[in-house]
Amino acid sequence: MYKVLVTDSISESGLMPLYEHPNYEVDRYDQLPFDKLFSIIGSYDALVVRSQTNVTKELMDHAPRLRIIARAGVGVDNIDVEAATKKGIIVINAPGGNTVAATEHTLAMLLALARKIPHAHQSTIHGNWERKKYQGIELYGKTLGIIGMGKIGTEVAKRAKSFQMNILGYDPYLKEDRANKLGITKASLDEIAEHADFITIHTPLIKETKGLINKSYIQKMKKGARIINCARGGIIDENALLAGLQSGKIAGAALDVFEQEPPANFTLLHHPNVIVTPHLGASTEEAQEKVALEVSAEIINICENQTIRSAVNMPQITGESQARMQPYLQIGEQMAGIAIQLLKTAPEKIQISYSGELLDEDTSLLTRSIIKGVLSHHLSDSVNLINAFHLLREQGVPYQIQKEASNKGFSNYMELTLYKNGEKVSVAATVLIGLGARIVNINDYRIDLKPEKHLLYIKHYDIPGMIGRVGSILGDHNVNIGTMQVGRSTVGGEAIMILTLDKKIDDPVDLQLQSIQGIKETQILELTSGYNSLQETSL
Ligand SMILES: NC(=O)C1=CN([C@@H]2O[C@H](COP(=O)(O)OP(=O)(O)OC[C@H]3O[C@@H](n4cnc5c(N)ncnc54)[C@H](O)[C@@H]3O)[C@@H](O)[C@H]2O)C=CC1
Ligand SMILES: O=C(O)CCC(=O)C(=O)O
Repeated sequence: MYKVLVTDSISESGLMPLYEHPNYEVDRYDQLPFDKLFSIIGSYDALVVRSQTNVTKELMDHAPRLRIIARAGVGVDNIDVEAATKKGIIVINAPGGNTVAATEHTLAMLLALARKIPHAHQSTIHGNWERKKYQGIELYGKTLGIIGMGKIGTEVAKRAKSFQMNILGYDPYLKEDRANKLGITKASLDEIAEHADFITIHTPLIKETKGLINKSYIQKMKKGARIINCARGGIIDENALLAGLQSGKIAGAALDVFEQEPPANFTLLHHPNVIVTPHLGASTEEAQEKVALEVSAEIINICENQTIRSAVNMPQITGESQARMQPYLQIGEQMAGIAIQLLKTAPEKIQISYSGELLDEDTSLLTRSIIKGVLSHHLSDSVNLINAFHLLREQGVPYQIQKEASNKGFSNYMELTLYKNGEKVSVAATVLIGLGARIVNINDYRIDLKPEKHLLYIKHYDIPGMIGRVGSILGDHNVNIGTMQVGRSTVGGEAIMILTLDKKIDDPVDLQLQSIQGIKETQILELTSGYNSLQETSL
């Protein structure tokens, strides 16, 4: 049974998949004081929030069971994603569920600002009839500058075009051909400042966007321009905005988001040319249901051992690519499990090379899987796909990824080499179409091994009778051999033997094997069961 804690006001119908699933127990609180949250979080596997609950490192320190933090919305700035990553907690969000709601709210703000609707409403209900005072301006023929041409910025552009506005878009990822297709003009930030009558912001709040609209940017803006922020507080410097409004440089501002929420300083909010809403961009019945359904489905998806479709702190790869990579993830982790056991200690350097078909694949998840396989031998359950790189950095182990042209005769090929004190261990694997995954090379010996849980690795001299002697000792101890692979460098020279066994052999059997003349070394290897990398990150 997975325990899910829901804080903030999340749509009931959107949580229905969790309520109705027999494996989930859901506790929900709309407003949970911090001390209460800290005292109960320890017993939950997943936490679902909107933007109100601050999910801090301290909160996570009180949450040993927590494996998923779900944000029913887009922005995750109320979640310490870095702390979650270090702890191996998956952070998910609902990236598309509230796009339409936030877009429509932006357009509502645009129109309300142009026609002074909120102030006119207030005046009229108080018995005034101030038709001259509340004369507005038209959108028709005006220039709208959109900063941030992601999901919401793009939808705003499409709708603003129907008002016959000229649209300038700025986004580091906006390409000329996409701008052309949308019927907008790709522009720089300065071009937007110079030409826009209205500017609307749709970026995340990140280092580069904090204070993006500041005193110097406002100085560059067209006199009488109006500005809308339905993205994140802090992208506009509120003091600079207030100064701009007071000087008349800025004719109006519509704000849904604030540096501090709820705001404590009302000077800006009380300015006669400012209209505000209390972070309502995503607040429609439809959007709230959609984002809650999205995160509920993803929690179930992760917990029921399917793949992670998208996580904020994992590389984003498409479902199609993830499906293609699935067999590689498993063999990659098994390859790492064999290599680290053969090295017998922690590595001081890791090298991974990919070739053949893997040259065209997104191998970011595979690399995580391999690193996880290496680290989990010493760090066990504390390592998962989320925190693998962080833990590697913490251990101070450098790693190198190579993409190599030579595929060593396989259509796809990956090799892991671990280094320590001048020694190295290398293990290579491939996925054979129709036959499955195989370990195909260990320390330059060619083999063909389908990994199993119990393995026995033997280094020996290539002399007659070796296979029979090993087989009979194991048989005498009732140990069944699944498969046996032998690889040799030269006839009569050094060789390796690797066996899959139905059960673990104990030390006396191992000692007996070591006493066989011609055997240099034996090693009992164990691969943890399952080895499905994605499953390992689930609860
Ligand atoms: N007021 C509300 O209730 C809501 C607010 N939001 C916020 O709206 C914002 C946009 O959301 P989406 O469009 O869904 O996100 P998105 O990720 O689809 O788009 C963000 C875009 O910003 C661009 N960007 C990043 N840095 C930039 C920079 N320095 N200059 C210009 N562009 C930059 C990115 O390239 C990306 O295209 C986010 O901050 C989100 O949290 C989203 C939904 C509701
Ligand atoms: O949950 C909310 O209402 C806030 C939505 C939001 O700001 C976001 O999704 O980024």
